[in-house]
This record gives sequence, C-alpha cells and structure tokens, in this order.
Amino acid sequence: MDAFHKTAGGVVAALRESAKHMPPLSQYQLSAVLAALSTHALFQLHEFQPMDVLFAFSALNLGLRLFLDKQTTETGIVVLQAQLNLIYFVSLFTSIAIYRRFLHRTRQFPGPFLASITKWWAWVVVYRGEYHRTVRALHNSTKSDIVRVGPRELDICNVDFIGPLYGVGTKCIKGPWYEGTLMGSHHRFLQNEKPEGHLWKRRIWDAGFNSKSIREYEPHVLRVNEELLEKLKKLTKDGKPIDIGLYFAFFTWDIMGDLGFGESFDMINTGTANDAMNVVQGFTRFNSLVCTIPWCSTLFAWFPKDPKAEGLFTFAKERVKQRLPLGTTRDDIFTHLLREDRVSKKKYSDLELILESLMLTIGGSDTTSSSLATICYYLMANPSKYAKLKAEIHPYDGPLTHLHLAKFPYLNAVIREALRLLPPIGSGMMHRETPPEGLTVNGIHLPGNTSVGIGAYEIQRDARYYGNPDEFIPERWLGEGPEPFDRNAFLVFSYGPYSCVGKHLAYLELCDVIAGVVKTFDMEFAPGYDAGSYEMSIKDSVVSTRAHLSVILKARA
Ligand code: HEM
Repeated sequence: MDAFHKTAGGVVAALRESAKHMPPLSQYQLSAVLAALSTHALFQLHEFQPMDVLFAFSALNLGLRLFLDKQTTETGIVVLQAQLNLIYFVSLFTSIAIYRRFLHRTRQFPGPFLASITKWWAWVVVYRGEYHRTVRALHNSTKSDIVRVGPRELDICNVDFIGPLYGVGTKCIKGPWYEGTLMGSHHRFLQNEKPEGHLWKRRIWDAGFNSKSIREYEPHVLRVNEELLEKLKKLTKDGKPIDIGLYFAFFTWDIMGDLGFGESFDMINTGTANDAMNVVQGFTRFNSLVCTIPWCSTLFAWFPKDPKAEGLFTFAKERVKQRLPLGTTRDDIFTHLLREDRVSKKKYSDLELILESLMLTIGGSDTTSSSLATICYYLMANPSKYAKLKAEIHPYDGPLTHLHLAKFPYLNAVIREALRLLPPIGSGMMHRETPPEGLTVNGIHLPGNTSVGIGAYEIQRDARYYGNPDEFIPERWLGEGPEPFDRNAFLVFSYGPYSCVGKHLAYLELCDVIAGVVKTFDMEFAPGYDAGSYEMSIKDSVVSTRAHLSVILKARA
C-alpha cells in the first residue's frame, strides 16, 4: 500500500469512529466526505475515464435521492442533496490537490503551484498560445532542467534526455497527449498509432519519403514554385504590399493536394483558401486545447459531430475517391500509401487512406509555410545576412533542383538558423510516457507513467547549446559562429522512430522557395509593418500560428 492509501485509510477510520457520536445531519455530511475520499482512493487504483466518473456520480445521486426520500420533505431533500454534493466535490478536489502537491511521484520537481494540482494551468497557457515562451521562462526562473507543468507532466530542457526519450530503442511510448488527437474516434493514423501499428505504417511512409521518392516529387515542387513566383510577380508589380505568408500557405497546401490527393488545390492560382485550409487552421488550435486535457476528447464522442469537421472529412473522401482509379501510376505520396508493407504485407483500407491523406496535408502544409514566412522575416530583419545570401544565390543561373540547392551552404545555414529560433512545432507535441519503472538519465530519475517532453523552442534557445541563443547567426551552422554550438540540441523535426517523416521534402520545399524568392525579388518589410512584433505574434498551438508578414516585393531585372 502506498503512502496515499495508508493516509486515506487512517483518515477514513477516524472519521467513521467520530460519526458514531454525531446527530444524523452531520452523519450525512460526513458520509459525503467519506464518499469523496473513497472516490479519490479508487481513482488512485484505476485509471477512470470521465464517463465512468459521470456514471458513478449519477448513480451516487440516485442512491442518495432514494435514501433521502424516506427521511425528509421534498424541499428539504433538494437543499440537502445540493449541500451534500457540494461537500462531496469540495472534499474530493481538496483531497486530490493535497495528494498531487505533497504526495505525488513528481512532487520534487519545481513548477507553478497551480500546474502541480491541475492540467487547467497548462490549458490556459496553451489557450493564450504562449506555451513555448512560458515553459522557457519557467526553466530560466527555476534554474532547473526539469519543471513540472502538470500534475503528472514534466518538461525537460537537457540534450542528454533526447536519446532516452525519443531515440531508437527508447522505453518511452507516445504520451496521453496523442490520445486527444483521436477526438472520440477509434480510428488511428500514423501519428497517434500504438507502437505495433506504427511500425508497419511507418515503413510504408518511409518508402514514400526516401531520397528516390523525393527526387520523383521534385518536378511537382518546382512546377508549383514557378507558379508561386509568377503569381507574386503579377500581384506586386504595382508596388503594393502583400501578406507573403498567405501565399506560402497556398503554396504548401497546393503541393500537399498534388502529392497527397493527386491534384493541386489550385489556391495560388485562385488566390483564395479552400474550406479545408480554413477548417484545418481553426481546428489545430482547438485540437491543441483538447489534447492538453486528453479526456476531453472522449467527451466529444458524445456530442453531435461538428459540420465543419464533417465537411473536411467529406472533402478528403471525395478527393481520395477521385485519386483511387489512378492507382500507383502517379509519382506522388498517395502511390506509396497504396502499397502494402513489405514485411507485414498489411495495407491501408480506404478509410485509413482518407485519414492518412488528411494527416499528410495537415502535417505537411502549415509547418512548412510558417517556416517559409519565418525565414523571410529573419532575412529582412538582418540585412547583412540577407545580403550574404543574395551574394550566394544571385550569380547562379541554372534550375533550382536539389542537386544545386545542396551547393548553397549559406542558404542551408539560414534555413536551419530560422528554424532554430522559431520552430513551427515549438513545444506543443512530442510528449512521451515513461515506462512503469521510470527512467534514469545521468543519475536523475524520472518517475514511471509520467508524461515527459522536450520542447524544441526552449532547448534550441538554451545558451548551453547555442552561443547568443536569441540572435540570428546562420554562420554558426558553418563553424563560424559563437561557441557553444551543439547540433544535437536541434529538435525541429523531433528525433527517433516517431520523428518527422516529411523532413527531406520540407527541406526541399524550403530551399526551393527561398532560393526562388531571393533570386526573383528584392524583399523588404512593407511601410508601417511592425517588424518587431513578428516573434511575439507567433502563437504556439501545436503548429505555430501563421503571423501576418506584410512585404514589398520588387522583381529583379
Ligand atoms: C518545416 C516543416 C516541418 C516541421 C518543422 C515538422 C515537424 C515535425 C515534428 C516535430 C514531428 C514529430 C511530432 C511528434 O513527435 O509527434 C513531425 C511528425 C510528422 N511529420 Fe512533420 N514537419 C514538417 C514538415 C512535414 C512535411 C512536409 C510532411 C509531409 C509531407 C510531414 C509529415 C509528418 C508526419 C506524417 C509526421 C508523423 C510521424 C510519425 O508519427 O511517425 N511533416 N513533424
């Protein structure tokens, strides 16, 4: 028996003893306290679902009502029942708060008091879109590599933990955060799969993102990039400012439409977002809130489906239906998703194909487009670095294929440095759960069954790994920057078996578009645009939100 059960047992025995000498009303109140303590004790033994709690609560109230019916008048019953419910909940939450703060296995790690007793602390921070900055500030103020950000959630900022948490052979599994992404459904897709399911699905995906496959997708990327540059030329020829981030979003969505559903979404051409993009951008924020309190997602199974989410699913279903007859004849990601896993011989069902194509579009679009905007922002905010990049790219006259892009070291350094400072997935994801026996790294023991995670934003701005961490210094990636410099702390695409499968495609898109924009235009902040507000306007909602980036583009002769 653990400390909690011993303490609770003692308290219950003492209360029962004193109840024998009390008047009946006090006995009812005492029973409510006892029921609350017993509920908490049961919580400790079993992992209850919210629906179980709701059921137990209704059953208790029904039982209470039947019992009271025989004891007192109708008005008296309602008042007494309300009073007993209040006593029950106050006792339950007090007991839970005391336990979490003083007895819980994560109690020794520093963190805000509210975070130690409730997940709603994190919910409010996520709601404000400030999770990445708040957690970084917590590490700084507590001077601790490990901070408590929820009753059983720890945030870690130390490079030595990356391998044990995320690397090959890790004993950690994906944390409860990912259960939230199910939103009441039982259909799993790559990202929220259990380890067994993830293994065969990931092999299919890996085949779709190896270097041979990426080369096959390159003509699609180059074509859509050409379309983007032409459109930008037309839109800016009279010197009008443009929100370039919006067009980057159209670009990445068009690519994902092309590679994931067999046909571009045609957003660059029309200059308008389709319903899917609007829904997804609203949905990611909502999703990040639900995932912060994963049991909320179970509740959604009981609510009528949101028509917008239904619309998104119908949209994906229609696209997949149109794409299916082409089979494996097209050089796109969908072709790979249609193939069977070479080891298990398993294949995706039609429903799973719809879910994966949707996930592909969500995972591959806003991440890449917010990165593109961020890179442009840092270039314009640092004219000397921008000039250096121009000097590298302008003399080059050939096509911007991956073979040539690899020859632009400064371009690659600029991209990495921008992603270091503002990673599109700052801290909202990447939660893992420690094995039941816990995990010890460098003599520090992380308790078992605890949600742990390392946020890219905080670790990539840690002065122990990057000298002058808040400054944009691409040179550090070329061995010419300030010390220290630790590549291992670069966590933009996560690490290990669950890391970003689309990383190479993302790099191809980033290199291609940035090289294209730098070669085709001279770019500057639009007059009146408050460049200083860019970093703060990026909110962390799983994928960071797209900030408004108003620029003037002048086509180069
Ligand atoms: C700059 C752009 C991108 C960034 C920063 C990024 C970042 C990440 C990160 C951090 C994860 C791991 C999340 C976790 O631990 O759960 C991830 C997973 C994933 N990403 Fe990306 N991503 C980018 C672009 C892409 C693209 C272009 C695609 C597809 C075309 C893609 C597809 C995926 C998929 C499918 C997963 C789930 C992998 C798994 O669970 O096995 N991502 N990404």
